[in-house]
Amino acid sequence: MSSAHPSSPTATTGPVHVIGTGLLGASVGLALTRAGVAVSLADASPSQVALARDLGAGELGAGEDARIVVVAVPPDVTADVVVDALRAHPTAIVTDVASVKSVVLAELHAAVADGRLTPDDLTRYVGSHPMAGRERSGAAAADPDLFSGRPWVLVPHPTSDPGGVLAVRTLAVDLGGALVTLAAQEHDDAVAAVSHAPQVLSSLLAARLLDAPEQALALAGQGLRDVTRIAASDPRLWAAILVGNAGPVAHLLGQVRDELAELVTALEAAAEHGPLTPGAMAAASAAVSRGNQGVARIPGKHGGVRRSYAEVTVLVPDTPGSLGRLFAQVGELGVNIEDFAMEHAPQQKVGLATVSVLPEVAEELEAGLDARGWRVVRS
Ligand SMILES: NC(=O)c1ccc[n+]([C@@H]2O[C@H](COP(=O)([O-])OP(=O)(O)OC[C@H]3O[C@@H](n4cnc5c(N)ncnc54)[C@H](O)[C@@H]3O)[C@@H](O)[C@H]2O)c1
Ligand SMILES: O=C(O)C(=O)C[C@]1(C(=O)O)C=C[C@@H](O)C=C1
Repeated sequence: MSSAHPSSPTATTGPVHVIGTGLLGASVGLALTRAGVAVSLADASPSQVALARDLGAGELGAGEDARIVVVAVPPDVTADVVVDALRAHPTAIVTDVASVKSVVLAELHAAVADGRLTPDDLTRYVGSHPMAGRERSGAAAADPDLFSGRPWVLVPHPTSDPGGVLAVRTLAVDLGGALVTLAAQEHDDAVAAVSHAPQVLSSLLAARLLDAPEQALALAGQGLRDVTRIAASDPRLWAAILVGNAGPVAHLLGQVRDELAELVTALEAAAEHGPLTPGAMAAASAAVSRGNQGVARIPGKHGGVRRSYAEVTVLVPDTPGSLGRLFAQVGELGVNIEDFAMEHAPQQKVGLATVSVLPEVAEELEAGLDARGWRVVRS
């Protein structure tokens, strides 16, 4: 598993000032502090900034001597905070991590037009967006390894200062990000497909569970958990993201609506006239097959081509230390865990632990775990 090494060399020249010390800002602060870069922290919420400081993300302060300012506040207030930061730190490079980029850039151009910023000020702004996060908000969920091995999109605008672009590139690399450079609209179209529409669909699907009877919920397995993890995301943050990227998200959801309408029509016909009604199987199969083709296009670990791993599933007692023992013994058998998932059977004192490993070692691992007394589940 990859993680930034605490002692890997750091090229970022601090001090760095982080404004907004929730999940993203505190994670940036933790990673930079661990790498020895001086970090000052500010937030509209005194309790959030105190928590980030207590967790080790940096020191409280206004960042007067900052060379780089990282704005990590919700998208709807990002442009205003960037404007204030460009004015308050007249020699610093200012970047933001908001999930939407065109709307922020448009507001910054408006600030130049109405005199709040000079065109020179704007050259010190370089947009960015780490494609890393989680469904929880706030500093308590922060993680210095959040960005390790994840795409980090740089969104310079036509007048961004090259030195500033280099500084933000360096920061992103120091935090473990894999750099991608896109124009603002290219970025927004891309994240509509890979992040924003998926969030909406996960939320809408999870909302259907509101009316589901308890006995149905008790049957919930990994499939439901896989598609609803992000339904636990913060509604305030996501409402701002969705309206901030309204056009591309509406376009994609319109396409989903049309495909869904076709499938619903076919299934209604099957419900009325029987499963073998002409066209029903074809429509159902096309929906799933097109999904197969789409999911196969998602790049695998470290951004490379998706690789097929073999899965080894083991029954693990729900007791302290069991999982640790399993991991240790997989290591003793000389096998690297490429990925891991845990499924809990409802109301049972066991879980199903699935480790993904290189196909060539799977059989040997199963035999080794058998020999060590684990109950290997073979499908
Ligand atoms: N959550 C994710 O998975 C994720 C991933 C990548 C990028 N982002 C982007 O990062 C940004 C921050 O998201 P987050 O998940 O860290 O949210 P968060 O809610 O955890 O943190 C946001 C912080 O900003 C502070 N804040 C709000 N308005 C402020 C203001 N005007 N001045 C100073 N501080 C202010 C809040 O008090 C809060 O502590 C957002 O723009 C989001 O789009 C989020
Ligand atoms: O993994 C998650 O929980 C996320 O929601 C992360 C995620 C994403 O969709 O990939 C969410 C929003 C961000 O702007 C970037 C990353």
